[in-house]
Amino acid sequence: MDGHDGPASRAEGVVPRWAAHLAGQGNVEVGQALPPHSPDCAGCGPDNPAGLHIRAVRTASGVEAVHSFVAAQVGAPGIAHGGAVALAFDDLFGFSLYTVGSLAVTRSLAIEYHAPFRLHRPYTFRAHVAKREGRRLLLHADAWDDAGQKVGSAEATFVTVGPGHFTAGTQKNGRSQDQ
Ligand SMILES: CCCCCCCCCC(=O)SCCNC(=O)CCNC(=O)[C@H](O)C(C)(C)COP(=O)(O)OP(=O)(O)OC[C@H]1O[C@@H](n2cnc3c(N)ncnc32)[C@H](O)[C@@H]1OP(=O)(O)O
Repeated sequence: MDGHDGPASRAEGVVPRWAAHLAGQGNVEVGQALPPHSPDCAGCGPDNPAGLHIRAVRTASGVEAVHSFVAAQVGAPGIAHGGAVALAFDDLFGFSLYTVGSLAVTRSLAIEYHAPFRLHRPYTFRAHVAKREGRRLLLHADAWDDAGQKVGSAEATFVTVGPGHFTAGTQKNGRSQDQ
């Protein structure tokens, strides 16, 4: 790292690009792939060798991703770690921000594990913003296996922030004008 590649520096590059993507969310058509939150995002970043590499598309009501967990995400033998599943849900919620055009971050996340997520099986995750209350976005997601059984559900509260939230030391929580 040479001092120009630290977290704050990388955030300065990534956040405006992401904010622009969000602002143009009306241009993202149903079925179109959505850009990752950052190249190194643990959920969807293509450059993160330890990441899940989730690829999400926009749907009529929210976002969707088909994802298979691999050995790097194992917990009990043959079963994805619950934290890895939570990461997948949280990342899908991050993609849901496209449908409302707001920068926001996870404040709370609750997962229901109805059945094990087995490695190397495709799971379909769908997420949407259920409600907006001021700065609070209330989100819901479900995941199904390839036999159509629902194996997981999640609820989250996201809170909107300004771009400064992602740049360390700029301002407390980076509140934006619309908050
Ligand atoms: C460019 C990249 C974009 C990335 C997109 C997302 C990527 C994937 C998702 C993530 O991984 S995000 C990373 C994990 N999350 C964090 O690091 C967030 C850490 N928490 C914070 O930074 C602050 O707590 C936060 C900015 C979320 C809120 O702090 P604030 O001081 O700005 O707000 P405050 O605590 O006053 O709460 C704001 C509102 O939310 C409400 N609230 C807070 N927690 C709540 C809760 N748990 N349930 C319901 N409402 C809640 C709170 O009552 C209040 O309502 P009102 O505006 O009506 O007064």
